[in-house]
Amino acid sequence: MAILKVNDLKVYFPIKAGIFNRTVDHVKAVDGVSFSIEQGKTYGLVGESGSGKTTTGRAVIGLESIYSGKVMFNGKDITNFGRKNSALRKDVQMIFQDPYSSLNPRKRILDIIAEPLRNFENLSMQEEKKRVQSLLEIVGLSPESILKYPHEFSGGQRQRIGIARAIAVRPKLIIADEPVSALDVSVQAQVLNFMQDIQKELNLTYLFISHDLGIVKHMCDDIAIMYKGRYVEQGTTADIFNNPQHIYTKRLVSAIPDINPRNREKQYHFRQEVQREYANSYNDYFDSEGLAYGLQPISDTHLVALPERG
Ligand SMILES: Nc1ncnc2c1ncn2[C@@H]1O[C@H](COP(=O)(O)OP(=O)(O)OP(=O)(O)O)[C@@H](O)[C@H]1O
Repeated sequence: MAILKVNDLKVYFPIKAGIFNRTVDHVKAVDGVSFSIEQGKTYGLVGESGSGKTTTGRAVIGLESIYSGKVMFNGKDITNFGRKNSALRKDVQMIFQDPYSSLNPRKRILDIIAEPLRNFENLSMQEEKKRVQSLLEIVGLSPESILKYPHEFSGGQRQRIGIARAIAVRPKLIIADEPVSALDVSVQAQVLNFMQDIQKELNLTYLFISHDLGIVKHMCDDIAIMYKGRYVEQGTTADIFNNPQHIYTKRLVSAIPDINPRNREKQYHFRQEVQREYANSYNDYFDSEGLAYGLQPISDTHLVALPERG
């Protein structure tokens, strides 16, 4: 069953000007996005900076007001009711990008993780302490950490604390907005694998937001590629990577370096082919429908250097 259904979602931000601060135009941050996520699955939203990924996630959870469209969670219409709906506040949690700024530096770990518990469950101090300690154990930190402060932990550990806080009230859906992009590459894999482990254990559903197609490939069952508030393409992870249809997706996919040296030759040819198609069909793909409006070709710095042949 689909736990989350989003239908033709639009989120517009007003642009104001003049001495009367009148609305003169809108930024169409999200402009007609539809998707659904099955329980226990991971759905990836990928796109460049400014493509509307974060706004989509925030609108689902009720942190941005929706211009039009519909959001259904567990069969209930939650459009624009997000944060006022206490059941939803419990069932849908968010993990943020920056583990340095998303934890209050003046609070102890006990209070940080217990915060959602205090909103939704009536636990005694003893029960609360026990629950927080067991959450810390689940995320691989020692139970003694409850008395420490965020600055005493590394980035990866802080993100684990953020995850412990998110799972404290046993949510059904977690919106993970660039959960590892502020972390060292060596720590990223640890946190991602850990997110997959707890997903299985707790039957969690993820809406996973990232600009990194490589990470999304590792994490997601289905993927949507966003550009300027709209979908360019969506499909299963296998479809997107093995058979991308849109030239924009092809360019993104062809830019991911293949670590298997045996595939390098194939990738080299794929990239050449994509470059040719891109040059020949730019107008066909991008000159109509607003999607194309103002599109700049992806800069060449986005494409990694070709491996040496031979
Ligand atoms: N509160 C706001 N007021 C006005 N415009 C906004 C607001 N929030 C976002 N935008 C605009 O909406 C568009 C989409 O932003 P959004 O943050 O969703 O993109 P993103 O794909 O998540 O990018 P990033 O990865 O950089 O966060 C951008 O053009 C952004 O400038």
